Amino acid sequence: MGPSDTSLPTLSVPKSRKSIASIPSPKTPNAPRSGLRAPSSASTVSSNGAVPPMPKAGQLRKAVSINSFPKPPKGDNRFGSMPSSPLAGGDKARSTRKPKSARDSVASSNTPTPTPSLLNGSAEGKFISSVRMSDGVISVSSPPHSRSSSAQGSYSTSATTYEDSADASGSASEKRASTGEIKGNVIVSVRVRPDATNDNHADGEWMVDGRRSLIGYKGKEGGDYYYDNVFTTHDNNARVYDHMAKRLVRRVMEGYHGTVFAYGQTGTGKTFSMQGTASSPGVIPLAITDIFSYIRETPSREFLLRVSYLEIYNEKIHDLLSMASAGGAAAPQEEIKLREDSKRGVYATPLKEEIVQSPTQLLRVIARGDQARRTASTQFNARSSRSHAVVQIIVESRERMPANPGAGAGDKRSAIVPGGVRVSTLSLIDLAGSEKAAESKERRQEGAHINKSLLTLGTVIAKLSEWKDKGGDKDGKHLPYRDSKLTRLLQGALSGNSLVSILCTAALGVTGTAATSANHTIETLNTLKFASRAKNSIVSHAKRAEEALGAGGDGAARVLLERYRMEIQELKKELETQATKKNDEEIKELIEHDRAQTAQMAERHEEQVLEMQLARTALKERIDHLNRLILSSKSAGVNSNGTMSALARYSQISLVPGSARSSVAISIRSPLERTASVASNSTIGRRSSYGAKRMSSGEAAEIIDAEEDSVGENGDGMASLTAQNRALQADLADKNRYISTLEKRLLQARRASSSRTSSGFSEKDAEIADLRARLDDKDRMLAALRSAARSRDNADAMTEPRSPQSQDGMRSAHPWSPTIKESKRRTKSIDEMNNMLEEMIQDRVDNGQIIRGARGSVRLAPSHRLGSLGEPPSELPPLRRVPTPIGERSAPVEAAS
Ligand SMILES: Nc1ncnc2c1ncn2[C@@H]1O[C@H](COP(=O)(O)OP(=O)(O)OP(=O)(O)O)[C@@H](O)[C@H]1O
Repeated sequence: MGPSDTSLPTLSVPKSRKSIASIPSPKTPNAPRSGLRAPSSASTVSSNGAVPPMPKAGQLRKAVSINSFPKPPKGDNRFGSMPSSPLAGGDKARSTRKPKSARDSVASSNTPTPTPSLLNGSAEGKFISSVRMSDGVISVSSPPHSRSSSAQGSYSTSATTYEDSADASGSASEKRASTGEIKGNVIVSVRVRPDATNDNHADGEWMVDGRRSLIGYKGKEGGDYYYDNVFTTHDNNARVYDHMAKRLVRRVMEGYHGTVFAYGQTGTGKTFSMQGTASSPGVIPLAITDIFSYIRETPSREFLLRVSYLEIYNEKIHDLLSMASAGGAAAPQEEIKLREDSKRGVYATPLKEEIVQSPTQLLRVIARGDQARRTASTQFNARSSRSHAVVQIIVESRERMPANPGAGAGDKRSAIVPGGVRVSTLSLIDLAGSEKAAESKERRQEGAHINKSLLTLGTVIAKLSEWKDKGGDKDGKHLPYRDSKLTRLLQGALSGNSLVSILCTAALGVTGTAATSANHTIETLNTLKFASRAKNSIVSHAKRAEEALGAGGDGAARVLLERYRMEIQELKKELETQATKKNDEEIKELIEHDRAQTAQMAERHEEQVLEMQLARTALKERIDHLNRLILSSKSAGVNSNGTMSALARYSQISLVPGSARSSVAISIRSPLERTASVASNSTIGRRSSYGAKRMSSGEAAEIIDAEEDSVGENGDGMASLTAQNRALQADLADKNRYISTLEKRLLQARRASSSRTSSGFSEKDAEIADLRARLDDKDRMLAALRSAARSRDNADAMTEPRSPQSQDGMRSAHPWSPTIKESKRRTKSIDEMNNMLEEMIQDRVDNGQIIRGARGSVRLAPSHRLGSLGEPPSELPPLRRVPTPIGERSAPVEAAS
């Protein structure tokens, strides 16, 4: 059966609550006027007559900047005690300014005895007659407390004085709180919003006493209603939050579940109180500020915050964080259902939860959800919420791990493994407003669902009150929680598992007809009755959330903080494993490298050993063989023919193996000495090649011949010729192998040395060419000198006295004339020669190749000496003066021998 869409549900009133029951609800909309005046067009006025401006509809959902929020108070000692409230920290009597608790006040107002009530007109001091709601003047109003002033020390309000548990150490409530359970009633507050218009107020029918937390109605079925807090039209959002939610938020941070919800007729200021505006932030943004302040002020714990945001619209749950924001296409959503579990209680699933790290981030998430929330214009509200909206902030917290587990060995805590995680939930609920008349079908349908769920909520609270009188209904079997999604979701809170603060909003003046006004009054009275019943019915026995320990259990698995811790541990382990693995790999690589090197070395070593063995075997065999030969040589006396004895030769050869052996020994040195070893090898190469050369150059054959001869001579039958031959062949093969090895080495050594000497050759070539040139010069000079000497000798011979024979002969043949002529010719040719030589010598002197001595001698300049090529005598003898005919003599000529 569909919900009724025609009438606003009237809350059932428990019989036992006389005074509440005695407040008559108007049966019909046409009931006699309760005295409420139709709201006038004038604005609501403040105590000084000023009318607080009504925010326009559009103002409501302005983006709220966290910077515009007031800073949370530092000291929390401003709160007084509030007995009987689960949110009260102290056990002291309430402020003297607050005469009674709400409960008492309701009770007292319910007593049939002359209870000061408007109903019976005996309002002895309870009702302040001077209050005139009609003109908006509220004579009893708490002075508006600014948040900043409230931040300074303690202050008391008209409703309650709180005292923070932290500062009331040792108090009874603190002791109780330490047990982890807080018992008491919920906090119920009523907020009266300023009238939009002021032309239809029932003159003097309503009395609002914020100081005494009292609302009185003097109309028909009127009465006095006391609550924990009554906020007048002058109280701002900050004050409302401070008094009805601040402590609860703190408790949530300490590990208790907490629920704050706003209940009231449409357009009475629920959303305004919960969300607020940019200039006057409401409960939600202020709670967020306090949550983060608490985290900042609690360095001993670490926190993780998750947030979800859902709405119940037409009895269906929608995830506001998964929905597309205004304008975007809505993604198809999985149906969200309510489930119950022993640890979590009733919860919606699947629901998106976002982890938030800053107030701004949290506000942004909520603002996104707000955008998706369904609102519509109604008769009483331009932007009416058409759904119940539930913001859930899940707080996970855990004792912070000591930074250095090793430090403070004496401190037990430092040795403790991280403590369990506490999970608590703060539910901030903005209910849709009850609504009687709706114009469109859609609005009517929405209204019907809203009204039905609110009716169920009223019924549950009424029944709670009944069962409380009967001794309780622990299982809640008799309570119709399941009749609506709202009550099902609120089951935990309503059954006392969480701390609850209810804000009921009301508007005392309304525009419209008398009927509308009457209806409005009825609704207002219903709201007040609901608040009274809630105050009396819901008894909280909220326990601090258990700490989920370790990895086991469903609770622990749900706890993100624990999951993250485990994940971090796992990742750390993985990191360590990877690091170890890497180290292992590096070590393996090194080992492999070493192994490869060792293998290489071993291979080389093996080669060398093999080589050495080969050489040794060959040499050994050879020595044996030679020994045999030596013996036979000795016996045969082969030295008699005067040639080099075989022994001598072999001993000469035997030097070679000896040197080879030693060199092989050198070649197996460690790789560190490789350079030296290479040098040694080259030496070996030279030596070996020398040996090999010597052996291969025919001497070996000679030796073999000698051997054969020796063997032949050794006719004593020591070895047969064939055996000798075989031995020699084997020996030859050995030698060949040995020679080839030595040749290889020689080749290597040559290659190495050729690269070293190639550069030196070019220099030497140039030097040789130079020397050759000089030598040529010298030769030419020598030739010239020789020919000059010859000419001189001839000349000398001619000047010597002739033999008588020759003189005679000359004289007889020719007298002086022909001889003189020839002499002259010769002298001339000598002079020419001398001149030529002189020129040549002068030329050399000029070039600096020759130095002329003091006595006319010449010698080569030191830089032009030929050195090893065979220099001419350093000093040439001075040229002898050649006798020339008088008058033809020229300069003396040097001559060299
Ligand atoms: N205490 C207040 N001071 C000033 N303006 C207020 C106050 N309370 C409500 N208003 C204004 O009244 C109008 C309606 O308020 P609001 O939307 O909060 O009502 P509501 O109870 O949430 O209505 P609904 O149930 O239809 O969503 C808004 O324009 C809001 O700004």
